[in-house]
Amino acid sequence: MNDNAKQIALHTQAMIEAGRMFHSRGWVPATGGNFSVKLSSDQVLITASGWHKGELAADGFLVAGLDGKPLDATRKASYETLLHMQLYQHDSKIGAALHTHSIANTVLSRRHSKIRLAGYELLKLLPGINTHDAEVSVPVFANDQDIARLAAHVDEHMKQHPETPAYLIAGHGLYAWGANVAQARHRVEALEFMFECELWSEKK
Ligand SMILES: CSCCC(=O)C(=O)COP(=O)(O)O
Ligand SMILES: [Zn+2]
Repeated sequence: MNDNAKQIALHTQAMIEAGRMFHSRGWVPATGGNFSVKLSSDQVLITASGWHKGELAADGFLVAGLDGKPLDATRKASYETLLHMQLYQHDSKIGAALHTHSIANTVLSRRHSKIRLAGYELLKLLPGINTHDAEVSVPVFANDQDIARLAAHVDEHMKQHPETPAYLIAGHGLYAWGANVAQARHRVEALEFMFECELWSEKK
C-alpha cells in the first residue's frame, strides 16, 4: 500500500468510527448525515450518497474534486457535497466536515433563526474559545433542495462572519468542521450536547 492509500485508509476508518458513534447516539438516523476529509488542496474523500452512516464500509466513500465532481464518474457523491466543498474553499485550515441530523438540532433549527450558546464549559471545544465565559451564535439557514444555492448562501454568511463556529439548516441538521476528523467529531459532540441542554431548558 502506498502512502496515499494508507492516508485514505486512515481517514476512511476515522469516518466509519464517527458514523457508528453518531448512529449509536441517534444523530444520523436512516441514511441522514454525510462526512468528508480534505486529502489535498484539490481532492476530498466524501461519503457516497444514500449510505447508512452507522454501517459505512470502505466502498461507502469516494474521492471528488473541489468542484464536487467524483474522480470516478460512475460513483455518486453525497447529495450535499457542495456544502462540504464550500467549507474547504472558504478556509484552507479546514480538514474535515461532519453533518448530523439529531433530534435536538432538528427541533431547535425549526424554532429559531440562530442559536445562542453562552456559559457552557464545552464552548472551549469551538474555534478560538478558551473560556466558558463566552458566547457564540450558530446561524440557521433555510433548508433548500438546491444545494448549490444553499452553499452560496452559507458562503455569503461565512464571508461576513468568519468566526461562525458551525451552522444549522432548518429542520435538517448541523454542519461542523475541524482540522481533522477527531477535532470535527469533538465539535459535533460538544454542539449536540449544548443543543440538548438548550432543548431541555426550553421544556422547563
Ligand atoms: C436521507 S436524508 C436526506 C439527505 C440528507 O439530508 C443527508 O444528509 C444524506 O444525504 P447523502 O446523499 O449524503 O446520503
Ligand atoms: Zn442532511
